[in-house]
This record gives sequence, structure tokens and C-alpha cells, in this order.
Amino acid sequence: MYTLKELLQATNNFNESNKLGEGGFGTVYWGRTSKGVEIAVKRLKAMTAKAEMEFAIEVEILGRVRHKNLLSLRGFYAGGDERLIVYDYMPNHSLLTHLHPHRGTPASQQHPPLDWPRRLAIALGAAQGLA
Ligand SMILES: Nc1ncnc2c1ncn2[C@@H]1O[C@H](COP(=O)(O)OP(=O)(O)OP(=O)(O)O)[C@@H](O)[C@H]1O
Repeated sequence: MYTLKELLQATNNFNESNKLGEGGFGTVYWGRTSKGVEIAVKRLKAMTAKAEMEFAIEVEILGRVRHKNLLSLRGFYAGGDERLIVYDYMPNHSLLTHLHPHRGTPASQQHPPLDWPRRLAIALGAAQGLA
């Protein structure tokens, strides 16, 4: 569990330069806790009923699952209009950037395309995590 103050400090007040990406219902920021742990913090964009539901589902399901092939949830914060989810920081960019290295990917995030045996291993690994 994290306090809002801790997460604001870790992400430098959700600084634009800490932004890792944007998903359907939240913006994800890189941060470092006072203990030196690198984290990714998803901040919900708007407090709609749908976003609140997505938040509850993500916290409930990811909070219960522990598997080496799945992203771990480290904690969350819910207070006022603020909803935050804290994950381990994954340093190697999204899978999408490895599957389609040249499609709309910034030069800083370009990777050599993954070969087919490795794509298959990733798909099987993800399926094992979800099963
Ligand atoms: N734990 C993490 N470590 C590093 N980067 C992350 C992490 N989580 C998310 N990101 C970055 O933030 C982006 C948005 O993540 P998010 O989970 O919000 O969206 P999504 O899963 O792509 O979309 P949706 O929310 O619509 O399912 C990702 O594509 C990735 O680049």
C-alpha cells in the first residue's frame, strides 16, 4: 500500500518527463520510491463509473495473481478523485514495440524484430500465466 504523498514524490508529481505511455483509461508514469525501487504508476484519467469499474477489476484480479510471466501489482491508492495503480517497472518497452518495431515507434524505442521461435515462446508464456 502506498500513500499519495509517496507516489507524488516517486513520480515527481506525475511529471510529463516521467510519462511511459497511455492506455485506454489511464496514463502510466515511471517512478522511484524512497527505497530506490523502480515502479510504474497508472493514473486514471477521469473518474467516470466505467473508469472506477476498470480500476476495481484491475486491482482485484492483478492483486490476486502471482506468476512470473504476469506483471505484478505492488499496490494502489484510492482517495477523492484520484485512483492510482502501482506496478513493477518493466524496462524493455511494450511487447507491441518488439512485434512491430517500425510502426509508429519512436526511434529511441526501436528494437530488432523478434524471431518466430521467440514470438511463440512469449505467446505460450503469456498463456501459461493466464491459465
Ligand atoms: N509496468 C510498466 N512498466 C513500464 N511501462 C509500462 C508499464 N505499464 C504500462 N507501461 C507503458 O504504458 C503504456 C500504457 O499502459 P496501459 O496498461 O495503461 O495500457 P494498455 O494495456 O496498453 O491499454 P488498455 O488500458 O487500453 O488495455 C504501455 O503500452 C507501456 O508502454
